[in-house]
Amino acid sequence: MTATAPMAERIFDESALNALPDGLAVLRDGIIIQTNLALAALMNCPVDVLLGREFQSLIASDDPDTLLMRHHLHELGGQSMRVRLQRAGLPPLSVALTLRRGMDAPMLGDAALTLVSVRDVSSSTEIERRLRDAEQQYRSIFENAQEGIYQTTENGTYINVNPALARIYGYEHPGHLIDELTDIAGQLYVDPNDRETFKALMAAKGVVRDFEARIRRRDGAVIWITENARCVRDLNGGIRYYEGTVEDITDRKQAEENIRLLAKAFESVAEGIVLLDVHGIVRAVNPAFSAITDFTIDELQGGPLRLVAEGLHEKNFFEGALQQVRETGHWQGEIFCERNHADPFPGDCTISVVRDPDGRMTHFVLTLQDISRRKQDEEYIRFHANFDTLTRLPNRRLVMDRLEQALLRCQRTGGRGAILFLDLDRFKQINDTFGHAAGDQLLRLVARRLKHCVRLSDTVGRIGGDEFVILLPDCGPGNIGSYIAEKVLYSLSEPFTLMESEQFCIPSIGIAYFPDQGTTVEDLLRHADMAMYHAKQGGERRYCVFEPSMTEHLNNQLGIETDLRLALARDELELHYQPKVSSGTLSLLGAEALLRWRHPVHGMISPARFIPLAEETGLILAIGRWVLRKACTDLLAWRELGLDLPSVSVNVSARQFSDSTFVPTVRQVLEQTGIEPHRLDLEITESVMTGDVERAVQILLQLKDMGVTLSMDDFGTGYSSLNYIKTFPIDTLKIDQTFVRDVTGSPKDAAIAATIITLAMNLNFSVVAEGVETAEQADFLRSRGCDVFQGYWISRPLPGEAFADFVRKSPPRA
Ligand SMILES: Nc1nc2c(ncn2[C@@H]2O[C@H](COP(=O)(O)O[C@H]3[C@@H](O)[C@H](n4cnc5c(=O)[nH]c(N)nc54)O[C@@H]3COP(=O)(O)O)[C@@H](O)[C@H]2O)c(=O)[nH]1
Repeated sequence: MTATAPMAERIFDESALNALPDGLAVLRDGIIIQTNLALAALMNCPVDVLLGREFQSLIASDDPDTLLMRHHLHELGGQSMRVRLQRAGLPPLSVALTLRRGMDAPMLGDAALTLVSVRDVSSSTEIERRLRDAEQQYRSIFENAQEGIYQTTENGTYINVNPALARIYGYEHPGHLIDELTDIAGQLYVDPNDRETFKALMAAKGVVRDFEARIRRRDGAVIWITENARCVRDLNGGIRYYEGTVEDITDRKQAEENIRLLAKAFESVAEGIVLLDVHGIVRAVNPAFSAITDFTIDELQGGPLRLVAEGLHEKNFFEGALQQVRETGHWQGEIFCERNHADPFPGDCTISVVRDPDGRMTHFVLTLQDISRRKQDEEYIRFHANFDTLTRLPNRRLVMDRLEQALLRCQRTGGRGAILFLDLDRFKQINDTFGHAAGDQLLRLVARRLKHCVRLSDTVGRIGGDEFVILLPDCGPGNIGSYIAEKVLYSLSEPFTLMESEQFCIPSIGIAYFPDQGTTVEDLLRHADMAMYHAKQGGERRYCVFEPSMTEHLNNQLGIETDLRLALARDELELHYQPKVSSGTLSLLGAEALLRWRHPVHGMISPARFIPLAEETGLILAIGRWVLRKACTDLLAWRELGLDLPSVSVNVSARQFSDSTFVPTVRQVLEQTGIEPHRLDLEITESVMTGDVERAVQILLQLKDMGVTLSMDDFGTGYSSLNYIKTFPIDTLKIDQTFVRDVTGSPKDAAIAATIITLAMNLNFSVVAEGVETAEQADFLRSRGCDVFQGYWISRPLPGEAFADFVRKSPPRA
């Protein structure tokens, strides 16, 4: 078959054309003028159909290159292109066209001709298309991957990176990363050694798996990454490049770190923690819980929780708590917890629910704190806020509170109560003499006795150093206050054993009833205090019920105290002297110096009134020194007047006696006045011996060593043990005037006076009877052997001038 059309030209030998494997067409001005069988076969038509047709018309109209071909065919000499041919009855066919224009192809010999060779490339184009598709898919993955992907050269320079890697490392665009990140070790790795490790792993195995490192992002932030990489080699085994993926694992690392810290906290926290499943079975226990409860972790784990101490809570207490957690998500409370082989302890416990991400309850977490110490502290604080630690009695605060409550109750019910204010006179002396331990012991013993005097519903409190209060919240209409006061006085009159010696304390009690004698706590206490003060003024071991007139009396007392402080400076004190005479001859043996206070407003004030005040305020020390000096200087002055007074007696109070300056003061006065020591007689009372007896004896011995004489005043009224008397270095016993007063009327007083005289004689003491007012008294005393009389029968105490006259007139001594 020829391949030429009727008007065809034969440019090439037909048989040669038909022998060609590829299709071929010769065009003149784009019209096919000669073709071959191969092209006809490709087009699925006879050769004749092709001749005379425009070559462009063979190209499929949806092929983008068709347009190009159509418009620029004449310009495409020497070029190859791929197009699809529109075939008859068959799908378009991909072919490669190669065009050679006549002007470029001398074998055509005509510039208007174009030679088009057509090769079927349909099979190779499919592969390429697939490759292209695959490449696009990979590129899409590369571009959109969340992991960073990279390729680097052998020396680590980035060749290709995806947007994710740029993002991870903090670059806006992959190109920026490639341009800017030139030194991976220096710029990327927080620890450059990581890079070295990475390289070493890669060199050793050609692959690196899950390599974690800290990376410094472009903005300086440090993140954690994990990297997987491998070496890609060519056919000869040479390194072509490296490729790898990078993942930002900062969040995971943080989570891991948090878990690690939580685990550490669980292990090391002081609070006990238990994880329970929803059935209450222990799934995890921390060491603190084990330490608190003394159960080992093995003993606790896997079973129901051993927490609540048996018998100290209601049955099913813990189940109830768990039920509340199920309903509300939380429970908190104090539990008496079980401790292994030990006493239960109070614990502060919380239980909370743990849920999974879907909100399902999966566990309970229980925390436990041992609050024994806190409870003790609270108890300690509560106790110290309300109780006196020494005596364990309610303190002022609690007493005030209870009094307040009692007052309110009485106001409501119309009832009646009483408050007793109690003060211990000898407490300070005992404290000073024996030390604080003895003082404390005395207070404890007093507290114990006081508690035995009242009912449990009453309150005994300590509100100050030696001040106690008894509150009788409901004492009815009678004189229960007085009854209790008497009980207390009786109870405290028994000696106390302190430091292996028997001591006495001297209480005074004031009573105020409420609501009649006060409707406020303050008024009641003040009134009871005033009554106590009044009792003290009346003598030892007394009680007084408050009376309104006491207010005025107290005001007076307060005024006197202020004035007494000024009395010495204002020269308002003076000494009167009362003679002591021989019972046989009535000759003058001495005189007792008795203090007087000539008050500018109140006139002469008795020492019985101001000496206790002076003792209480400590003024007695200065006053005592003045008396001592004045008595000695008066004796010297009389001697200069030719009046011979053998001896002068000076009263020494207990407070004075126990003061460390007393002995040196006596010595100084003797030295400074120059009187012979035996002319000074010191009158002490038995009360100085109820303190530290050994110390008292020491002081008396020091005084004796100086040469002064010592008299025991008011003998018989105190509590001194006869046992001590024999050890005391005294010279004289003075029979108290209370025994002398009725010595002729009362057989008992007579017996006592006689006994004292006999005792004195037997112990080789001289004996003075004081308060001798009558001749009958004198006769009786004389008949019993009393040596010396003192009293109004001889003379009242006389001021200096009058006493000098008395001395002048006295019968001479034998
Ligand atoms: N520490 C000091 N105490 C002193 C001092 N001066 C006195 N006193 C003590 O004061 C108390 C009261 O003394 P006073 O009011 O002076 O009474 C004394 C005499 O006046 C009184 N007396 C003497 N004779 C009689 C009498 O026949 N009848 C009677 N009813 N009273 C009389 O007795 C008091 C003397 O007591 P005494 O001292 O116990 O010998 C009194 O306790 C004084 O001790 C001082 O300077 N320091």
